[in-house]
Amino acid sequence: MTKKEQKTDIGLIGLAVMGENLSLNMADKGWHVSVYNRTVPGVEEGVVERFVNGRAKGKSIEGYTEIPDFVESISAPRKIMMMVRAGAAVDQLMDQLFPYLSPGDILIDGGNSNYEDTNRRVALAESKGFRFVGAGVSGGEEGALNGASIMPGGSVTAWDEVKPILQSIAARAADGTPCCDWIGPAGSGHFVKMIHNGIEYGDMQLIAEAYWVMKNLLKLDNEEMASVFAHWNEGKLRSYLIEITANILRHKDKTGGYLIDKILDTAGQKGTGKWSVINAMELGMPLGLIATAVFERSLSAQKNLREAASKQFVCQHSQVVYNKPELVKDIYSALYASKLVSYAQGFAVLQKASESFGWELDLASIARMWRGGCIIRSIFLNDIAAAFEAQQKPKHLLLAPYFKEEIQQLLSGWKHLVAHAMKEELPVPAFSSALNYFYSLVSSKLPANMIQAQRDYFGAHTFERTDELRGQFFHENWTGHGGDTKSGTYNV
Ligand SMILES: NC(=O)C1=CN([C@@H]2O[C@H](COP(=O)(O)OP(=O)(O)OC[C@H]3O[C@@H](n4cnc5c(N)ncnc54)[C@H](OP(=O)(O)O)[C@@H]3O)[C@@H](O)[C@H]2O)C=CC1
Ligand SMILES: O=C(CO)[C@H](O)[C@H](O)COP(=O)(O)O
Repeated sequence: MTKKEQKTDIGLIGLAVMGENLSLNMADKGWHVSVYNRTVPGVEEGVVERFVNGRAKGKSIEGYTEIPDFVESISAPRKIMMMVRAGAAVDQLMDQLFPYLSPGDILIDGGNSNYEDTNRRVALAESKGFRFVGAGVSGGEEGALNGASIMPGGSVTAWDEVKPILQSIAARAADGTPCCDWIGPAGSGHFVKMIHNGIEYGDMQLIAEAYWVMKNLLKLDNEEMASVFAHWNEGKLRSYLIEITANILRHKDKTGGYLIDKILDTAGQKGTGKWSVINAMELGMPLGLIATAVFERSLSAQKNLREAASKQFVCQHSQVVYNKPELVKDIYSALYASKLVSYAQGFAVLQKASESFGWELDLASIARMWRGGCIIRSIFLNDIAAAFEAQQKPKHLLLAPYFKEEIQQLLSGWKHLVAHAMKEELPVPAFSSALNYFYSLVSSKLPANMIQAQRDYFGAHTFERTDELRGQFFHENWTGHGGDTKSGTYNV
């Protein structure tokens, strides 16, 4: 590849769907970009050449196939963004890049890396005199090209230098704010992106359940369902995922049939939903709706088992003729209320992570960053940002005055829909998980006294008493032949 006299503004590694489009986006915003992709003989050849002579032709993009030439082409302090498969590839690339970097150079990992890897990589890069930014990027192919939501965190001194480029390629919310701002230290940017993706899983499961109830109980056809989603997209549920659901339902393939009806019902997953749940568990935080969404994808993938089971237990749907507008209203209530629960759970995990790791996350700013560009973009993120910005910070998002009122309006339709779907033997796991969470949340008393009694009965794990001060732990000799020795009292 050609070496140019003038150094470029930024380097980008990894010319798959995200990397190609991000580099085109950068070039369109006036940045001079160097791009690199590995060459694997016989497997991955000519990627750079095809790109620079194809989509990048005539743009201020230079292609490189050797790391030393690529690094050399970028002006110092260098900014190098990696858009490669998360995991070992990032470590391998860092090892290849380190020998050619100069002190102060900045590596940006825009992939869906695990935040713990980013914690480690920030420390490693800084120990060598470099800087490292873990920047979650959301928006898929279109966002990468036209404006993504970008969540950068890591070496704080890098922010001033990467900010002009990252904010220029970010989407803008309706009020003109770029959907990219500094998140915090270490792996906080990737943690926030992980929870974004977890919420994405939840939204998708909820929309899928709404679709399933309309299809199976109301017997709406694809065009009718598309109209319902398109109508919802004009109101409080306005969001990218609702919008594309309407488009998907209307889409016909080249045979003239609806494609949605030909897609196998087994969902894939690349890990960020699962990590969200694992990390919520580590932090001791309930994230039931996202967990349900992850497990439903896993269950969907057990297609053979489900087919066998469906022959042994036949679910009974009644032949009731429904009042369609009424039930559609209930589905709306279940979808909107469950979505509120999901975001409340997700933001509570962010709050807890912020406190546990000392990140000082600005939850309102995160909500604002998600209003444009990303997959979960929606207008109700404005209401979430407003709730976190209020003078009186809510203890929990659902207790913020606006959301409390919304839930009060939605509750009747939501519980009716869940109860009805259960009676009709139709699975609505995320709607019901959200409803159960809500009822538990608003119960000042739960049956955990029984769990504590059982733990103490069989393992002397102790309990607190309602008639004593909090923080004192007691053990009962339940059987008369147990001892007084207690197990340690701690929570993991
Ligand atoms: N697709 C999407 O919608 C989104 C993806 N992301 C994240 O962005 C990143 C890029 O995603 P995407 O564009 O979808 O493509 P992939 O996740 O499929 O990543 C492919 C890229 O990684 C490169 N790569 C893989 N292994 C190595 C290695 N060992 N050394 C160097 N390069 C390697 C590939 O090079 P080669 O061509 O040689 O195989 C290719 O350029 C991922 O982390 C992904 O999770 C983030 C947001 C949205
Ligand atoms: O990061 C993204 C969007 O924000 C990706 O689209 C994400 O990888 C999709 O996740 P999965 O493949 O697990 O459904």
